[in-house]
Amino acid sequence: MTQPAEVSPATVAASAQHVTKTYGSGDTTVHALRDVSIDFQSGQFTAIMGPSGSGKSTLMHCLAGLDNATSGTVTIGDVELAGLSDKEITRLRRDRIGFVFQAFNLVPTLSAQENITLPLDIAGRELDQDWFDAVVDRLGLRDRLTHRPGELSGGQQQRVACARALVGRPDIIFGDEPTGNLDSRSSGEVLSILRAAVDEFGQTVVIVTHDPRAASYADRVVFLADGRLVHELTEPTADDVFAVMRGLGEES
Ligand SMILES: Nc1ncnc2c1ncn2[C@@H]1O[C@H](COP(=O)(O)OP(=O)(O)OP(=O)(O)O)[C@@H](O)[C@H]1O
Repeated sequence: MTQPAEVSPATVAASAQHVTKTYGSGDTTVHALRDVSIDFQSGQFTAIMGPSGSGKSTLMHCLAGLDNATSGTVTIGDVELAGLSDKEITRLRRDRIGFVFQAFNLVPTLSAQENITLPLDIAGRELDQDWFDAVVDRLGLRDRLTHRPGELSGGQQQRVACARALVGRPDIIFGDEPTGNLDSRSSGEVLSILRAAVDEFGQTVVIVTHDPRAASYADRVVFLADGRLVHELTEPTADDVFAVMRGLGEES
């Protein structure tokens, strides 16, 4: 018998529920995250903002399985991280998560092409050549593939890092200040690429940033203060973001 058609709810790519993270103990305890609950929908671009020390990196690291929450639940897709062994977490990070860091983290002795395919090579996964070509052409890297990172500009290196994150078609791409080391033109290029990854490739992107202009590329901006989620904007302008940040006591 056929089931009645259901409107499927938007898929959640990553979720934190009642997550706390404390460092140290006794007098030196730091409450980096205090009961944070948030879902990241598939196919959305989210920016996490907040004053220095508000818990942004801690939240991203807990979501990406780079750090363990003290309590609460973190899921990537339908997988709860707490139940996984170190080996399973490593595999999940490798297969389902893409990373773009502030310090591009490319291997200096490998060409751009080798850097892009490295995670697939390590995982023993086959390269989808059509997808590789689509990503490389969209990111304007075709004529740079044989170059080593040292022969590329900062913006080009970060585009290689974006291609590396995209080529495995992860469930979610995390960016930790991905434009932190770039001038405004290169920042704009990288943010346009992350935007296109969502709009054209259906990816899910979550970045931590201090820059209201970078955050304005996102569909949604969430604000942390003192380890708590305190505010949220959808489709904001840089001015909207700036106003909230000023209210939280951070001059950008
Ligand atoms: N390994 C650690 N040991 C002890 N305290 C830590 C550790 N990592 C982070 N913290 C503390 O947890 C709090 C949140 O840090 P976190 O790095 O997440 O903030 P952030 O919002 O990303 O800051 P920033 O914008 O300056 O990078 C801070 O008070 C920080 O000092």
